[in-house]
Amino acid sequence: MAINLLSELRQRNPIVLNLANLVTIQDVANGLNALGASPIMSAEVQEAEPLVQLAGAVCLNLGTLTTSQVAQMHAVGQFAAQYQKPVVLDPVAVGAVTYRKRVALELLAALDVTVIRGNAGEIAALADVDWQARGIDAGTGNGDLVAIARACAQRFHCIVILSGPTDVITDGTRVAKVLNGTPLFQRHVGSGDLLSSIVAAFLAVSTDPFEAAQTACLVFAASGELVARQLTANRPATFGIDLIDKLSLVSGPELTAIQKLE
Ligand SMILES: Nc1ncnc2c1ncn2[C@@H]1O[C@H](COP(=O)(O)OP(=O)(O)O)[C@@H](O)[C@H]1O
Ligand SMILES: Cc1ncsc1CCOP(=O)(O)O
Ligand SMILES: [Mg+2]
Repeated sequence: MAINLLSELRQRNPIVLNLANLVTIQDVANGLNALGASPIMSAEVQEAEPLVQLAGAVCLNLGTLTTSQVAQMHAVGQFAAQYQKPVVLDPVAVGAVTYRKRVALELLAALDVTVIRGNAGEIAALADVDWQARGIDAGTGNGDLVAIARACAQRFHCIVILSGPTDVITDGTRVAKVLNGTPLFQRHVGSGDLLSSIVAAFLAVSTDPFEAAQTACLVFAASGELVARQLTANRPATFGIDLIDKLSLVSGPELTAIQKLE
């Protein structure tokens, strides 16, 4: 775990190219900006090449996909391989909608994805493990989350983050866990989307994608935990706002003091 990656990120202010969903696009932009990265969103395939050249990393989010956005994702992913830029895939609701799973599998077959970040329902679907996914949420299942994440990483030859009460990070062999967090993340739409783009931001400033993925999970989950400790009641909207502020204020020592890692 490299907490000094956070200061590296803030110093270098990496540009993160996001093919975002329509629901949480502004929260993702503000969250990245607050943390110390520089977000850019795009919905135009014609500008794929210059944007990838400009960016330190790319995040592809399947949340509100359209046929033209999927074509843009293929183009951006191919340029990312050409210019050696890391790619994060957020497979929103692939466990609930067969069409989305097909799109995700086609992207994974065609592109060099560095990290897949999804909840248990999404990662189980990609690993072909039986699971009762529910829309954008993780749903329910009784499989072993480490085994599911590992199977997904081995199948697609990439790093997998299976997020939830415990975040499991694996490259198919190594496994790390971040136990920080708060149930308020689940009450606020867009938590996963922002985490995926923050993973891209850390990939942009690191030569070790496993360490970048682990650090992103800690910074995000622990920031949320620190915010929740200050809230007097269950306030999902206030949590979302305060989380963005906390991403800009949180320090390395603060994170080290509360980190729960395995
Ligand atoms: N019940 C929970 N307790 C603590 N942290 C959680 C919980 N559920 C989700 N998180 C945190 O929320 C963030 C987003 O993950 P998740 O909710 O799994 O994504 P998504 O929004 O895509 O379903 C992660 O940092 C994860 O650690
Ligand atoms: C509600 C909704 N519908 C399509 S995408 C989306 C947001 C998903 O956000 P997250 O998975 O980060 O909670
Ligand atoms: Mg999600």
